[in-house]
Amino acid sequence: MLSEHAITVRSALEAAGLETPMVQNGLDRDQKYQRIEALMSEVMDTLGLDREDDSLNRTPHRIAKMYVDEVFAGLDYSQFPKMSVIENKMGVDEMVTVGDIDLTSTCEHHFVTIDGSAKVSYIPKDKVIGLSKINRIVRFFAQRPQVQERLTRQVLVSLQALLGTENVAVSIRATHYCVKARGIMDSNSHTTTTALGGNFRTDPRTRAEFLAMR
Ligand SMILES: Nc1nc2c(ncn2[C@@H]2O[C@H](COP(=O)(O)OP(=O)(O)OP(=O)(O)O)[C@@H](O)[C@H]2O)c(=O)[nH]1
Ligand SMILES: [Zn+2]
Repeated sequence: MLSEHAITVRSALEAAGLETPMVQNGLDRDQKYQRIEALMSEVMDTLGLDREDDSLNRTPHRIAKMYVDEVFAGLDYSQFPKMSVIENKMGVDEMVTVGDIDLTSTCEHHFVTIDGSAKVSYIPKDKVIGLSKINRIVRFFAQRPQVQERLTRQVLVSLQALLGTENVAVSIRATHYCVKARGIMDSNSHTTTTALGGNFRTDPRTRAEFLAMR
């Protein structure tokens, strides 16, 4: 059973063409565990690793657990965090910003880490959201195979749908380990992506205030 908020978010992403590309394979959690464990055993055998070794023998199981329950848990909307969205009785009409949100995700091209932080602002209309829920939404979408641009927009559109306003802005700055630890091996570069809605897009002062904020 999905929560009402999970359904709202999923519908908004589908309508915006921003849902992570997925197919329904009908596998339940235990079946995913078993299959990934078996396939990772094959990967290790293929690499010539000794799975009898006491340090290696539970690695296929650990990876299955890590994919299903941890780093890719956000593929499952039943894991969407419980939201507290309340009426804006206080009449807040100024920008609310949560900065320095820890973000660890996984690059969908190489399945290695994306390590960074996010900043999210919104200007309340009829609703305000519990602050920690913003962090939790970032975490939920980070727990998928991602490209940073999609992750940024998924957070934007989810909050717009939950808060009933276009006035949301998201910025993510991250280091991609597929750039740092392999390939070009650049350990200094980082990537910033921004997704702006409503006034953040149309009003240069609102945009500048958001971008300048830590
Ligand atoms: N736009 C975007 N690209 C990403 C992201 N994460 C990784 N990439 C890039 O995806 C690209 C995949 O390119 P390919 O040429 O197919 O893969 P590759 O041969 O492993 O590329 P190199 O990393 O250049 O060795 C690389 O340029 C990655 O840097 C992301 O979040 N957004
Ligand atoms: Zn990559």
